[in-house]
Amino acid sequence: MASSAKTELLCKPLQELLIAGDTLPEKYIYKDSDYGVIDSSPPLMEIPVIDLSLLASSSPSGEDEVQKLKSALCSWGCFQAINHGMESEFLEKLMGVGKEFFGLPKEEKHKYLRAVGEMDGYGNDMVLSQQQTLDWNDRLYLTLTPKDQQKINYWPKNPKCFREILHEYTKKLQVIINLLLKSMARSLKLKEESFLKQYGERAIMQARFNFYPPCARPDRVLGLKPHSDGSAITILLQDREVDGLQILKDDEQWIRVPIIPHALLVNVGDQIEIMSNGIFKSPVHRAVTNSEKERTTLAVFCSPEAEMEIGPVDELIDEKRLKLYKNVKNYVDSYFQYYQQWKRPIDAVKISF
Ligand SMILES: O=C(O)CCC(=O)C(=O)O
Ligand SMILES: [Fe+2]
Repeated sequence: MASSAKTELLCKPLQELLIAGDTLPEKYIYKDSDYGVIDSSPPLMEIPVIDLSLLASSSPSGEDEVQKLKSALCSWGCFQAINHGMESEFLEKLMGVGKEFFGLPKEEKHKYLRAVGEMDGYGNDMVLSQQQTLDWNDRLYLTLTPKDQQKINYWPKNPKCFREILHEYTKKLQVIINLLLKSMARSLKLKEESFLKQYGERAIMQARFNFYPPCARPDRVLGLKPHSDGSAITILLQDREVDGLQILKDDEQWIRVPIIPHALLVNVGDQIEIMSNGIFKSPVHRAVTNSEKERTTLAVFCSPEAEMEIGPVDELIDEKRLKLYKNVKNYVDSYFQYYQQWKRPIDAVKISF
């Protein structure tokens, strides 16, 4: 989610390694010491569904929905957002341009290849050590906001409408994020602006198109290692046909997240866990692969503006609920170093008593 201070080792996109040979590249195989066998099909469980059109209304059913939101974020840290105001055709088109991009010839995709030490661009996992087990995933990473931080040269010109549709999605998501941050504050009986104030005017939005090729041994690789997001809020558009996202429920059981076509999967990231003084949970999740079908998803990470100091909201701290997290700045800067070591950066800002 941000550039790494450590030196990065070069590695080809996974798509190219797979063309080069049929065997499973060693670097991607999980050692038992890492993780053990990966269960790619644990139980499928419904997760809460929230109607965003109700959240926006001041009617009694709006208030009920706000309470449902609170309960979803306290127990799951995520929910499926429906009635979000985006047409299904629009979302189809958006996912369509993402899929089309990964399907382009290598030479075309190489025009957007991520440079060493950078985040934006097409490529694979950032490799920080020879020992690192790699994720079975290629991605196209693009900064969406603030606008002056966009690296437009990495935005594909092919498919033709890629840039336009991603700009449009950004604008629509900004409205949704605003609504969510206000509703989250309302649900905790805080002033509506409580979280927005810490989010700032120049919030950072980063898109990550994830492409997971099929894998002959889904029990030996992970699409994405277990992690919680370093964002404030993440909005995930899932593949409409192929599942693969799993959430660690109550710190003990992996469950499969069902697909609701055209719903947005919203999850709290670490920074809202911090701002809410631990009331809202930033869920640990991972992505698994399967042996038959490729899978494409689009995650947008929404984080407070750079240099904004964030911390637990004052009204959520008292003698019964002590301040659980330190105030921090640039939280996402160290994210990847923790991620690659299977650690959670949020543990480093917890206050121990
Ligand atoms: O692709 C998915 O299902 C999950 C993506 C994700 O967790 C991420 O990009 O941080
Ligand atoms: Fe994630």
